[in-house]
Amino acid sequence: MGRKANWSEKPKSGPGRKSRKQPAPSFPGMIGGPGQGGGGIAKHRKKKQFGGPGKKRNASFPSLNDSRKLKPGQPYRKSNEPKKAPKDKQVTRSIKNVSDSEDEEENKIMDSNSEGDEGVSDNEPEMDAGSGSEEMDGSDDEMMQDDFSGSDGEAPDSGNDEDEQNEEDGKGEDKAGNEEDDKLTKWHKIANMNGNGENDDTDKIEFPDGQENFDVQVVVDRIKDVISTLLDFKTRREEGRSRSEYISLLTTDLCQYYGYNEFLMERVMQIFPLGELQDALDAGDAPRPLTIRTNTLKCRRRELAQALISRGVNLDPVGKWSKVGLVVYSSQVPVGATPEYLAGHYMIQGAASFLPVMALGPQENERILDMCAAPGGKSTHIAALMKNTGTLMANEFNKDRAKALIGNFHRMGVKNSVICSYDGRKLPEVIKGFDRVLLDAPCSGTGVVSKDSSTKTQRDAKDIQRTNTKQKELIMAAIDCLDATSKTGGYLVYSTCSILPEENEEVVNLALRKRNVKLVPTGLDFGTPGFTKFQDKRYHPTMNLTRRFYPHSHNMDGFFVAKFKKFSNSNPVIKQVEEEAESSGEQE
Ligand SMILES: C[S@@+](CC[C@H](N)C(=O)[O-])C[C@H]1O[C@@H](n2cnc3c(N)ncnc32)[C@H](O)[C@@H]1O
Repeated sequence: MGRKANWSEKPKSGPGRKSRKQPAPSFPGMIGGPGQGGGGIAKHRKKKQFGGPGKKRNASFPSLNDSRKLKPGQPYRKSNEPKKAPKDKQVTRSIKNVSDSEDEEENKIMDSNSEGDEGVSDNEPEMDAGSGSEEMDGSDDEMMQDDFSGSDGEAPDSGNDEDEQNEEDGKGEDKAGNEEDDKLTKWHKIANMNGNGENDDTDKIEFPDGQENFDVQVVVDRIKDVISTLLDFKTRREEGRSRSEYISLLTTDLCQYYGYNEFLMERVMQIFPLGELQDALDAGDAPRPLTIRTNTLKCRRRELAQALISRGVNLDPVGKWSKVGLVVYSSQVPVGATPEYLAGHYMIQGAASFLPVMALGPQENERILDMCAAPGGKSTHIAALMKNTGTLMANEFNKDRAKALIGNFHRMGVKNSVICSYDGRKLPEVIKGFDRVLLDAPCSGTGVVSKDSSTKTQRDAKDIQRTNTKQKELIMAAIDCLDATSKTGGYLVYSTCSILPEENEEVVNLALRKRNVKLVPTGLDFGTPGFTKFQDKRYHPTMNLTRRFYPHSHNMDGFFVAKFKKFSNSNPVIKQVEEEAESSGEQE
């Protein structure tokens, strides 16, 4: 350590911004690097993070830096002692940690119901693949207001005046929610105690009248005060002020401070409980740890770690949950341009991208379809788990991005594949009968705002609706490509790097209603259950088998993974249409 990495050498640029083969590496501690939006406010956030030096009142908020030193998958909330920045001498430990036995096991692919393995790939959300976004008029696409009941996996209700009434009645929130809120309220109260154990925070919240100049510190303090008030509304509210007034003030302040548009901030506020909100927003902005996946078609993780360590890369195994991942803490060489990289010994990809392939559990000699494959992080991982046997069909609609796919397949030594460029929605008309299908769908990228901060301002309701429609069309096609009678599979994994229920649970829910599929466990050891309830929507109770991943909880990109088993090749929608046609024919 001590010497700085040389980042002047840029990785080769691909055919376009979105089809870059690999993003410029960014290290866990590299604050303010590319992709870090927010300008002056962002700088202020880094300097005066709520947990940073300054006012005593702010000292209770966890510092972002804590999470950056954790390995992906490791929840920082559970650790009071964040991992120390690795020193050079820890490198010896790193090599020991990358044990032979792990390497021996790494190609053992678990069976689909007990899966577990590595993963891969670049996580660019890529909403539209230059598809022209043609809207299909298929009946499958209608927006469903599903009416399943379910109790767990519920997203927090947004506070409103109705909630206020419920609070007073002692109703309206589940027990777990109350316990969590109690804990948080206590936490906030403790944070506001002065040295004598007295409550220090008696400031009245100034509601802005629109005339004052913008002052970051004022906004920071007010965010904290409003959250504290909302968490203990009965005692802290100003008389005559409603909960919705506070929420609206908080929304405006958070938008200003974190650089989101109102639409997306409101969504984020609906997804995370109030006491978790700032952690979620802070962690969402911070770059995630740089992780790489060993390409087991070409080398073992231990050998790779050894080779990189000898080049001055300070690394560790990514965690017990993966046999092929390495987390890079620092490097004296550009990780995207080492001889090992160029020889295809590893892929640079976010840890969250390992998960969908782990859930898919590819087997040797199967027929597997990756419906939206470029730039190929997950596809090359699938090929590695198949040990280059069977057939992998890697499809990518955007021809420019397909070039990056071809490049990565060559570099990584993938030989069992066919690369094609269809609109995934039309694939069932071309080819079917796959044992497994991965649909890593184009999405809003709301789980990866640290990589592209423009997401925070550019997504709106229309945009999400359009993406949602396309995702629903793609998932129906993905299921139609699967063979329910496959001896080894019949599985579909649907994933996105979005945290929005519209792109996740809602899409999965429609598939459950319109096709002969059921949800099965993903086999992933961590992650929080998908929502069975969100706002006024109710999703299928088995939605709790899906998994959500968040930067602040799991130290990886925001991600969603669902795994389906197809149990019949008959298509209920087509069958229904045929039956209706038949019965109307009989009547005539
Ligand atoms: C999230 S990215 C996939 C990332 C990839 N799985 C990986 O791990 O490297 C989604 C991809 O879907 C592609 N895409 C968008 N619409 C498509 C469609 N109708 N058919 C097939 N691919 C599409 C986009 O061009 C983009 O490359």
